[in-house]
Amino acid sequence: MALLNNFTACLKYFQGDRLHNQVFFFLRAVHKSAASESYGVSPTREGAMPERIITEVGEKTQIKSLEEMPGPSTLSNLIEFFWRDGFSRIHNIQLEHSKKFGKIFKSRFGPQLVVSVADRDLVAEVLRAEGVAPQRANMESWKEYRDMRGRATGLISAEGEDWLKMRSVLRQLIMRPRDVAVFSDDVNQVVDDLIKRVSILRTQETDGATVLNVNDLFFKYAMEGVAAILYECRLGCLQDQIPEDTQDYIGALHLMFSSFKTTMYAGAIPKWLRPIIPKPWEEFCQSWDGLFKFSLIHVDKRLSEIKAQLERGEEVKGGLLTHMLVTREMTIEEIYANVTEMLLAGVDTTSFTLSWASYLLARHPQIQEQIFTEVTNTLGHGAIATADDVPRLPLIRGLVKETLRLFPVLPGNGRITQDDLVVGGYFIPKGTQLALCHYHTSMDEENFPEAIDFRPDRWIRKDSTDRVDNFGSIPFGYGIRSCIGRRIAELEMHLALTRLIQKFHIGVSPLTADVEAKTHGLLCPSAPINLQFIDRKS
Ligand code: HEM
Repeated sequence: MALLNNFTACLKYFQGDRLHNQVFFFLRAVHKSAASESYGVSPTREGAMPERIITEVGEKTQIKSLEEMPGPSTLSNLIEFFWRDGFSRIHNIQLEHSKKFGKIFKSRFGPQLVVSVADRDLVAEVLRAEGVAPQRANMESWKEYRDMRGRATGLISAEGEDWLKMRSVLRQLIMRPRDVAVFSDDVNQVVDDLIKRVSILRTQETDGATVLNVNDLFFKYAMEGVAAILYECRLGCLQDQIPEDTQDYIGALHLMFSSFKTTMYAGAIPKWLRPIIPKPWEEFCQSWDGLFKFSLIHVDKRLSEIKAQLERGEEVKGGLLTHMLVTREMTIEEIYANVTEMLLAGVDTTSFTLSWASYLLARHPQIQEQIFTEVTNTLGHGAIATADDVPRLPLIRGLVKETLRLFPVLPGNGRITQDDLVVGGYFIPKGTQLALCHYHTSMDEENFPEAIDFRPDRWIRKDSTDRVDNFGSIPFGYGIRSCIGRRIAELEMHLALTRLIQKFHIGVSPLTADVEAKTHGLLCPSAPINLQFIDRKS
């Protein structure tokens, strides 16, 4: 059985199956040569392994083959992952393996070979050398489901020309902070409901302050927030009684998440074995059915409203979905697929980050007070922040960046090389699965001194020449295939955290001890985080 690579394979959003080494080669990668150092990344002449490369500084460097690359044996990997449940410790395995094997190493799962890159500069060079349509991982099982149901692929599952076309439409709409600033009021209405919900939930506990399992609350906030932007409507996730169709959708999302390990095998198990081991594929299809059904309801509803408005001769105004439906730059099936995949990608990622951010604030009351002071000094007492205020709140931005550095929701990411490359002195043939070890680079002392410390202020620029951006921490990825929802996620997180800090002192509940991270597709809390929300004096 061919397993997915050890990082990307375990990311539910980027789940693929067999690594066929079939790179979709629609577009020839246009490489910028990035051979700035003797052990950098260089494109090579296709097919042949060169013996040495000449670097920009004129040095001749011997090139090593993949056979010479160190890494754990297939057997030890299988024991690590299947016997010792390595799937939930993927982030720590990155640290262990890079300590043992160095900053570039290979792992094998049967026929599947993965080259892990655990060095900031090499990660930077790999990503900077990308072509016009990079490929993250093999998405065969996602595509198979879509073909079976006659559905289109969205940004996550599409490749090549299809991906490029949809990406160029969506990036015009939501990639820059100013594009999403128009959603401030919509998001702030959802923040109002979040605050009300905190107040309701804490009255249910005997101390009148604790909210149990804050991730449940932030999950609902993130879903409501992203849907307000994607579907231009409210779902009622933060109400006492959640509407039935929303509840069904949450069920489908939970199924995708809880059956993550099972569904991981959906593509990895050969088709002929499905009648004997049907569960993974069945659950995979069932959760996708639920996710698509929900999108269809909301997209079709908006489409009917637009048609009715046009029939009445009214001007059609709206947000993202309206724009997509009116301009028809994408087909209706592509719109269904993209909102489905964006909603899937935009809920757990944002909610885990908010849970970790609140947990870190609760564990570091002094830092929380510093941020509170910044917020009140900047906004005055009680003013509601909008996207325009966020640049004036560097510690709020630092809080989100530092949270994502310590707990990168996607602890690793993947790329399938589209050209022969030399990376770190090794020849990597095209079609090789790379695993970019973001968790390791985030925790590397060379990139972040006192890396285990929570210091939102490390992201504050001292002056205009100060470069705080750091390839060691790129939680949203980098470049043309990076997270399309980054600005939406940031808006939701900045506005929610600002308001929570304004309203409450956040403390750790006595019910919560230290909470470690575990990998379950995403880097998530291994136990419920219970926090106290105590009103601040106004
Ligand atoms: C804290 C929140 C989030 C984090 C940390 C995050 C992180 C990521 C990362 C690391 C990638 C892969 C990038 C790469 O391969 O270089 C990605 C892709 C993606 N994300 Fe996010 N994401 C977040 C929120 C969102 C939201 C809110 C949405 C939708 C509204 C979204 C939609 C997507 C999509 C569609 C892709 C695939 C893009 C493509 O292949 O072209 N994400 N995300």
